[in-house]
Amino acid sequence: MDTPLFEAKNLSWSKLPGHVVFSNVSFSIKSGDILVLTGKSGAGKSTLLKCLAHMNVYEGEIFLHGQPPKAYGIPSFRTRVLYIPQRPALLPGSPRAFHNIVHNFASRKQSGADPEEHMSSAAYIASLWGIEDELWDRDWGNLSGGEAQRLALAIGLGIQGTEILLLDEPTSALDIGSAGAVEKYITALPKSVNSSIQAIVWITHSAEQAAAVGTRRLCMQDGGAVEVLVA
Ligand SMILES: Nc1ncnc2c1ncn2[C@@H]1O[C@H](COP(=O)(O)OP(=O)(O)OP(=O)(O)O)[C@@H](O)[C@H]1O
Repeated sequence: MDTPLFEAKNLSWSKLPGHVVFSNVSFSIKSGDILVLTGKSGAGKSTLLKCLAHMNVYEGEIFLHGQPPKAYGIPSFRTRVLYIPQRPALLPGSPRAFHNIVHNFASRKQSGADPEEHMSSAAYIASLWGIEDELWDRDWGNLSGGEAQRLALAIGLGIQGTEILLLDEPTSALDIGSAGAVEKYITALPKSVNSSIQAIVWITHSAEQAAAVGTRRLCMQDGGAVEVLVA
Protein backbone atom coordinates (compact mmCIF):
# COMPACT_ATOMS: atom_id res chain seq x y z
CA MET A 1 0.00 0.00 0.00
CA ASP A 2 1.22 3.52 -0.81
CA THR A 3 2.45 5.64 2.08
CA PRO A 4 -0.13 8.39 2.76
CA LEU A 5 0.96 11.97 2.15
CA PHE A 6 0.04 12.87 5.74
CA GLU A 7 -1.30 10.86 8.64
CA ALA A 8 -2.60 11.73 12.10
CA LYS A 9 -2.88 8.74 14.42
CA ASN A 10 -4.75 8.78 17.73
CA LEU A 11 -4.14 12.44 18.47
CA SER A 12 -5.28 13.61 21.89
CA TRP A 13 -4.96 16.99 23.57
CA SER A 14 -5.91 18.23 27.05
CA LYS A 15 -6.07 21.85 28.09
CA LEU A 16 -5.30 20.89 31.68
CA PRO A 17 -4.53 17.51 33.21
CA GLY A 18 -7.81 15.58 33.07
CA HIS A 19 -9.54 18.19 30.81
CA VAL A 20 -9.48 16.40 27.48
CA VAL A 21 -10.55 18.56 24.51
CA PHE A 22 -10.23 15.78 21.92
CA SER A 23 -8.89 12.25 21.87
CA ASN A 24 -8.07 9.50 19.39
CA VAL A 25 -8.40 11.69 16.32
CA SER A 26 -7.08 9.79 13.30
CA PHE A 27 -7.21 10.57 9.60
CA SER A 28 -5.00 10.58 6.55
CA ILE A 29 -4.66 13.08 3.76
CA LYS A 30 -3.81 12.44 0.15
CA SER A 31 -2.55 14.73 -2.55
CA GLY A 32 -5.32 16.99 -3.85
CA ASP A 33 -7.40 16.88 -0.68
CA ILE A 34 -8.97 20.03 0.72
CA LEU A 35 -10.17 18.79 4.08
CA VAL A 36 -12.63 21.18 5.65
CA LEU A 37 -12.59 21.12 9.45
CA THR A 38 -15.83 22.14 11.13
CA GLY A 39 -17.25 22.03 14.63
CA LYS A 40 -18.59 24.25 17.40
CA SER A 41 -16.56 27.02 18.92
CA GLY A 42 -14.20 25.49 21.47
CA ALA A 43 -14.35 21.99 19.91
CA GLY A 44 -10.58 22.12 19.37
CA LYS A 45 -10.19 22.96 15.66
CA SER A 46 -7.36 25.50 16.01
CA THR A 47 -5.67 23.32 18.59
CA LEU A 48 -5.82 20.32 16.25
CA LEU A 49 -4.23 22.33 13.42
CA LYS A 50 -1.43 23.44 15.73
CA CYS A 51 -0.88 19.79 16.70
CA LEU A 52 -0.68 18.83 13.00
CA ALA A 53 2.07 21.44 12.55
CA HIS A 54 3.80 20.11 15.68
CA MET A 55 3.31 23.44 17.45
CA ASN A 56 1.43 21.97 20.43
CA VAL A 57 2.34 19.18 22.77
CA TYR A 58 0.01 16.26 21.98
CA GLU A 59 -0.38 12.55 22.44
CA GLY A 60 -0.41 10.38 19.35
CA GLU A 61 1.59 10.40 16.14
CA ILE A 62 1.95 12.47 12.99
CA PHE A 63 3.61 11.35 9.79
CA LEU A 64 4.48 13.23 6.61
CA HIS A 65 5.39 10.78 3.83
CA GLY A 66 5.57 8.14 6.56
CA GLN A 67 8.16 10.09 8.59
CA PRO A 68 7.62 11.78 11.97
CA PRO A 69 8.29 15.54 12.40
CA LYS A 70 11.66 14.94 14.04
CA ALA A 71 12.94 13.19 10.90
CA TYR A 72 12.65 16.52 9.03
CA GLY A 73 13.86 18.73 11.88
CA ILE A 74 11.05 20.66 13.56
CA PRO A 75 11.55 24.06 11.81
CA SER A 76 11.65 22.36 8.41
CA PHE A 77 8.60 20.25 9.27
CA ARG A 78 6.70 23.43 10.22
CA THR A 79 7.46 24.90 6.80
CA ARG A 80 6.33 21.71 5.07
CA VAL A 81 3.20 21.56 7.22
CA LEU A 82 2.46 25.27 7.54
CA TYR A 83 -0.08 26.67 10.01
CA ILE A 84 -1.45 30.11 9.14
CA PRO A 85 -3.36 31.64 12.06
CA GLN A 86 -6.73 33.30 11.69
CA ARG A 87 -5.32 36.78 12.17
CA PRO A 88 -1.84 38.03 12.90
CA ALA A 89 -1.17 38.38 16.60
CA LEU A 90 -0.48 41.96 17.66
CA LEU A 91 2.70 42.35 15.69
CA PRO A 92 4.99 45.37 15.88
CA GLY A 93 6.09 47.06 12.66
CA SER A 94 4.81 46.59 9.13
CA PRO A 95 3.87 43.57 7.00
CA ARG A 96 7.07 44.11 4.98
CA ALA A 97 9.20 43.94 8.16
CA PHE A 98 7.32 40.80 9.27
CA HIS A 99 7.74 39.32 5.82
CA ASN A 100 11.51 39.88 6.02
CA ILE A 101 11.73 38.21 9.45
CA VAL A 102 9.72 35.21 8.20
CA HIS A 103 11.79 35.06 5.05
CA ASN A 104 15.16 35.27 6.82
CA PHE A 105 14.04 32.46 9.09
CA ALA A 106 12.82 30.34 6.18
CA SER A 107 15.90 31.00 4.04
CA ARG A 108 18.26 29.87 6.79
CA LYS A 109 16.68 26.46 6.27
CA GLN A 110 16.70 26.59 2.50
CA SER A 111 19.97 27.59 0.94
CA GLY A 112 19.33 29.19 -2.40
CA ALA A 113 16.02 30.81 -1.40
CA ASP A 114 15.87 34.21 -3.03
CA PRO A 115 14.55 37.10 -0.87
CA GLU A 116 13.37 39.15 -3.86
CA GLU A 117 11.55 36.20 -5.37
CA HIS A 118 9.92 35.51 -2.03
CA MET A 119 8.74 39.11 -1.60
CA SER A 120 7.48 39.39 -5.14
CA SER A 121 5.57 36.15 -4.70
CA ALA A 122 3.82 37.40 -1.51
CA ALA A 123 3.22 40.86 -3.03
CA TYR A 124 1.83 39.34 -6.22
CA ILE A 125 -0.59 37.13 -4.28
CA ALA A 126 -1.72 40.07 -2.12
CA SER A 127 -2.21 42.25 -5.21
CA LEU A 128 -4.55 39.63 -6.67
CA TRP A 129 -6.66 40.12 -3.56
CA GLY A 130 -6.84 43.90 -3.90
CA ILE A 131 -3.98 44.82 -1.56
CA GLU A 132 -2.23 47.99 -2.68
CA ASP A 133 1.56 48.17 -2.47
CA GLU A 134 1.62 50.98 0.12
CA LEU A 135 -0.09 48.74 2.69
CA TRP A 136 3.08 46.65 2.99
CA ASP A 137 4.78 49.56 4.76
CA ARG A 138 1.98 50.59 7.10
CA ASP A 139 2.01 49.42 10.74
CA TRP A 140 -0.14 46.35 11.36
CA GLY A 141 -2.12 48.38 13.90
CA ASN A 142 -3.21 50.82 11.17
CA LEU A 143 -4.57 48.17 8.80
CA SER A 144 -8.15 46.98 8.72
CA GLY A 145 -8.80 43.44 9.95
CA GLY A 146 -9.42 42.27 6.40
CA GLU A 147 -6.25 43.92 5.04
CA ALA A 148 -4.15 42.39 7.82
CA GLN A 149 -5.72 38.98 7.21
CA ARG A 150 -4.96 39.04 3.46
CA LEU A 151 -1.40 40.29 4.03
CA ALA A 152 -0.65 37.61 6.64
CA LEU A 153 -2.09 34.95 4.34
CA ALA A 154 -0.04 36.18 1.39
CA ILE A 155 3.13 36.17 3.51
CA GLY A 156 2.43 32.56 4.51
CA LEU A 157 1.71 31.50 0.94
CA GLY A 158 4.93 33.17 -0.21
CA ILE A 159 6.95 30.71 1.86
CA GLN A 160 8.51 28.10 -0.41
CA GLY A 161 8.35 24.38 0.26
CA THR A 162 4.97 23.99 1.96
CA GLU A 163 3.28 20.64 1.24
CA ILE A 164 0.32 20.72 3.63
CA LEU A 165 -1.31 24.09 4.22
CA LEU A 166 -3.27 24.51 7.47
CA LEU A 167 -5.69 27.44 7.32
CA ASP A 168 -7.50 28.74 10.38
CA GLU A 169 -10.61 30.61 9.17
CA PRO A 170 -8.60 32.41 6.47
CA THR A 171 -11.47 34.64 5.30
CA SER A 172 -13.19 35.37 8.64
CA ALA A 173 -12.54 39.13 8.34
CA LEU A 174 -13.36 39.45 4.63
CA ASP A 175 -16.38 40.60 2.65
CA ILE A 176 -17.93 38.09 0.24
CA GLY A 177 -16.09 39.40 -2.82
CA SER A 178 -12.65 39.38 -1.17
CA ALA A 179 -13.34 35.97 0.39
CA GLY A 180 -14.25 34.61 -3.05
CA ALA A 181 -10.97 35.84 -4.55
CA VAL A 182 -8.99 34.22 -1.72
CA GLU A 183 -10.95 30.94 -2.04
CA LYS A 184 -10.39 30.83 -5.79
CA TYR A 185 -6.64 31.37 -5.49
CA ILE A 186 -6.11 28.90 -2.64
CA THR A 187 -8.27 26.06 -3.94
CA ALA A 188 -6.26 26.06 -7.18
CA LEU A 189 -2.95 25.50 -5.36
CA PRO A 190 -3.07 21.69 -4.84
CA LYS A 191 -3.73 21.24 -8.57
CA SER A 192 -1.05 23.66 -9.73
CA VAL A 193 2.29 22.38 -11.02
CA ASN A 194 3.79 25.69 -9.89
CA SER A 195 2.94 25.13 -6.23
CA SER A 196 4.53 22.73 -3.74
CA ILE A 197 1.23 22.68 -1.81
CA GLN A 198 -0.37 19.26 -2.21
CA ALA A 199 -3.23 19.39 0.28
CA ILE A 200 -5.03 21.80 2.57
CA VAL A 201 -6.81 21.54 5.91
CA TRP A 202 -9.21 24.49 6.15
CA ILE A 203 -11.20 25.54 9.23
CA THR A 204 -14.45 27.33 8.52
CA HIS A 205 -17.70 28.13 10.30
CA SER A 206 -19.43 28.81 6.98
CA ALA A 207 -21.49 26.00 5.45
CA GLU A 208 -21.32 27.83 2.10
CA GLN A 209 -17.56 28.02 2.21
CA ALA A 210 -17.26 24.38 3.30
CA ALA A 211 -19.35 23.34 0.29
CA ALA A 212 -17.46 25.64 -2.08
CA VAL A 213 -13.88 24.71 -1.18
CA GLY A 214 -13.89 21.25 0.40
CA THR A 215 -13.27 17.88 -1.18
CA ARG A 216 -13.66 16.20 2.23
CA ARG A 217 -15.13 17.20 5.57
CA LEU A 218 -14.08 16.37 9.11
CA CYS A 219 -16.35 17.47 11.94
CA MET A 220 -15.04 17.86 15.50
CA GLN A 221 -17.68 16.90 18.04
CA ASP A 222 -18.05 15.09 21.34
CA GLY A 223 -14.30 15.10 21.94
CA GLY A 224 -13.46 13.42 18.63
CA ALA A 225 -13.54 13.97 14.89
CA VAL A 226 -15.75 12.22 12.37
CA GLU A 227 -15.51 12.34 8.62
CA VAL A 228 -18.73 13.51 6.99
CA LEU A 229 -19.33 12.30 3.47
CA VAL A 230 -19.75 15.13 1.00
CA ALA A 231 -22.13 14.73 -1.90
N1 LIG B 1 -3.10 27.26 25.44
C1 LIG B 1 -4.28 26.91 25.96
N2 LIG B 1 -4.40 26.72 27.30
C2 LIG B 1 -5.58 26.34 27.84
N3 LIG B 1 -6.70 26.14 27.12
C3 LIG B 1 -6.63 26.33 25.80
C4 LIG B 1 -5.42 26.72 25.14
N4 LIG B 1 -5.66 26.80 23.82
C5 LIG B 1 -6.96 26.49 23.66
N5 LIG B 1 -7.54 26.20 24.85
C6 LIG B 1 -8.92 25.78 25.07
O1 LIG B 1 -9.11 24.58 24.32
C7 LIG B 1 -10.41 24.56 23.74
C8 LIG B 1 -10.31 24.44 22.23
O2 LIG B 1 -9.83 25.68 21.70
P1 LIG B 1 -9.68 25.93 20.13
O3 LIG B 1 -9.18 27.32 19.95
O4 LIG B 1 -8.89 24.83 19.55
O5 LIG B 1 -11.20 25.80 19.65
P2 LIG B 1 -11.84 26.07 18.21
O6 LIG B 1 -12.68 24.88 17.88
O7 LIG B 1 -10.79 26.43 17.24
O8 LIG B 1 -12.77 27.32 18.53
P3 LIG B 1 -13.27 28.57 17.63
O9 LIG B 1 -14.20 28.00 16.60
O10 LIG B 1 -13.96 29.43 18.64
O11 LIG B 1 -12.05 29.24 17.04
C9 LIG B 1 -11.11 25.83 24.22
O12 LIG B 1 -11.84 25.50 25.37
C10 LIG B 1 -9.96 26.75 24.55
O13 LIG B 1 -10.32 27.70 25.53
